[in-house]
Amino acid sequence: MTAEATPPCQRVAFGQLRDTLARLFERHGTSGEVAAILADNCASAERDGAHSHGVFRIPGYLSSLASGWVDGRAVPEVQDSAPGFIAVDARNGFAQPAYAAARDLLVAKARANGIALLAIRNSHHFAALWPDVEPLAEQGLVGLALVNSMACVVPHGGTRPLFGTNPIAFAAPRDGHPPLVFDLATSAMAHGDVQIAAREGRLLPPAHGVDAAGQPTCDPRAVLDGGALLPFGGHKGSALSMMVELLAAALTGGHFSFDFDWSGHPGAQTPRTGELIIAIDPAKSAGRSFAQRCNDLVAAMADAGQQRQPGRQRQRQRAQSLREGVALPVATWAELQRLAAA
Ligand SMILES: NC(=O)C1=CN([C@@H]2O[C@H](COP(=O)(O)OP(=O)(O)OC[C@H]3O[C@@H](n4cnc5c(N)ncnc54)[C@H](OP(=O)(O)O)[C@@H]3O)[C@@H](O)[C@H]2O)C=CC1
Ligand SMILES: O=C(O)C1=NCCCC1
Repeated sequence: MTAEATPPCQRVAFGQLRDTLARLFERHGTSGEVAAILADNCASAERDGAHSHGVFRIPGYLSSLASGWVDGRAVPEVQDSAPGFIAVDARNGFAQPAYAAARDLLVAKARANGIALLAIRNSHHFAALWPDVEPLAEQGLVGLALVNSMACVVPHGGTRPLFGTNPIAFAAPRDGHPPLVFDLATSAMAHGDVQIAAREGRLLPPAHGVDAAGQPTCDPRAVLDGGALLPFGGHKGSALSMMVELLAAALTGGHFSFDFDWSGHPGAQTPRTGELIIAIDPAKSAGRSFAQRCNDLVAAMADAGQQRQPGRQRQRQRAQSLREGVALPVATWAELQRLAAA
């Protein structure tokens, strides 16, 4: 396997990228409102260097829309179920507009009750998860989000794929600093990164995937063509992935990762599942400010030798992209502009 040379890149202003993506989504079957939300999400991922969920995902969004599998014009239905619980039916649309429709209510309930849950079902999440929690922490809340995807991960000790790559994102407010955020797939690698490795002709690290016969492989194409990923950390990641299935699907009323049939929609790539978002107001707790204690912990971690805190690299990349423009391969930017005009 020979790795491809890095293609020539150019810098594009964040606003220009976001506006182009909004036009692109609207031209390809979403409402203007949905287009604006997806464009902001996708451009933000690219801006922050989250390449597996930035513009790389555009062909998958468009083929899913064209296949009729996902409704780009869906209007979500928000149900104020209980003092601490909101249920949203995304009506077969994307998860982000469903979240946007209920976010203010989630924040209000978290502030009133100390904690609130937002359970989204019948939704398609094709993106990074940190954008769903980081804004909560910017408002002083602790945020936790879980989403399940499509069966491509073998449970620990199992023989066939069952779980999705099932990410968990967490954000906590800090005093005088950007929030502390992590966002990670519970698989050894995100499916998107396997696709990127295959495209770029790179091997996977050992113990990340198996081929169609269940044998360990480092060939990304073997993982994608009938093979599967492994959970990260053996039985531990597998248990977390199981928890994501339960909270993001069973609790919300969404589909499990193994439990939807997109075979009638060639080109469909967006998993039709569910998402759970939990917001906690730390101001309700007794004792010193939570945000200050978060600082204390980060300082102690640095003192113990951990120099890179989760989310720090992404925040650095964001600052550089906002200063200099978002770096995109020249051919990719030309293609996005073509699709936006098509
Ligand atoms: N919608 C969906 O169904 C799915 C979406 N995804 C998305 O894919 C994206 C990538 O996931 P994944 O590949 O697991 O993420 P990574 O393994 O790249 O990163 C996971 C987290 O660990 C942090 N981190 C990475 N390296 C270090 C280090 N050396 N020291 C300290 N912290 C570190 C990252 O911070 P930093 O960001 O600063 O690098 C990040 O918060 C996520 O945004 C996820 O939401 C994944 C699966 C399914
Ligand atoms: O990278 C992944 O893993 C996924 N991302 C978007 C949804 C499907 C799984």
